Amino acid sequence: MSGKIILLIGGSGSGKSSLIKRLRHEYERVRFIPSVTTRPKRPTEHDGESYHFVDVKTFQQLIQENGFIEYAHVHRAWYGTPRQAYEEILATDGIVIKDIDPKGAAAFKTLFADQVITIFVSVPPDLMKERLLMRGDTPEFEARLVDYADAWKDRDHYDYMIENIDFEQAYVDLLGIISAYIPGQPSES
Ligand SMILES: Nc1ncnc2c1ncn2[C@@H]1O[C@H](COP(=O)(O)OP(=O)(O)OP(=O)(O)O)[C@@H](O)[C@H]1O
Ligand SMILES: Nc1nc2c(ncn2[C@@H]2O[C@H](COP(=O)(O)O)[C@@H](O)[C@H]2O)c(=O)[nH]1
Repeated sequence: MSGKIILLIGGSGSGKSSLIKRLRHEYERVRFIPSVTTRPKRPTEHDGESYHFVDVKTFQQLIQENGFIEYAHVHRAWYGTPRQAYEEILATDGIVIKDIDPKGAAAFKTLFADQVITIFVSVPPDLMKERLLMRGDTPEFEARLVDYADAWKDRDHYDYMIENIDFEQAYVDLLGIISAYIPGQPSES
């Protein structure tokens, strides 16, 4: 296998999904495979775009069928990386980006070693709070702040770190790290 996996780790609201969205828009060769989750869908989300939304029974069945590369309980729900779609990309020289919790990132490193590049996205806690409230994450808000405090302690475990205060700067920093792995030019759209 020769593909690359870029993993973004960091607090809820640090901007991982927004960075991924911008990158996918500009570089069509960068693939994103939606994870499977038992979390309730947000009003702005559509099934199959950011995630495949399933109930706990379906998630358990996928575990039984060895359908995940890794899975973890994060905040208050289950999240899993679909095995088949990833293995197809990695068998070629494809590049895939995803956001993931620290346990998931560790599992990827164990399984795929040098194919994996880990990037910690940091955010000052006051901005994180502001962004989560704006997104409407009120019920699970505290759990997400505690999880970020834990993730922050292990920030040195990752290959790179970027700070997302100014979004444009964070995006430029992300590109600076990964552009060497992206084949071809940005898409024209
Ligand atoms: N630099 C920024 N300045 C202002 N708002 C931002 C910035 N980056 C992201 N946001 C906003 O913050 C909110 C959370 O961002 P996003 O969903 O990308 O975070 P995330 O790290 O993927 O969170 P989660 O891990 O919970 O999925 C979104 O509404 C997004 O538009
Ligand atoms: N271990 C995994 N963690 C994942 C996966 N997909 C997303 N995540 C992480 O879960 C939280 C919550 O995300 P949200 O979209 O519900 O706010 C975040 O830290 C993600 O990075 C996965 O497949 N495996």
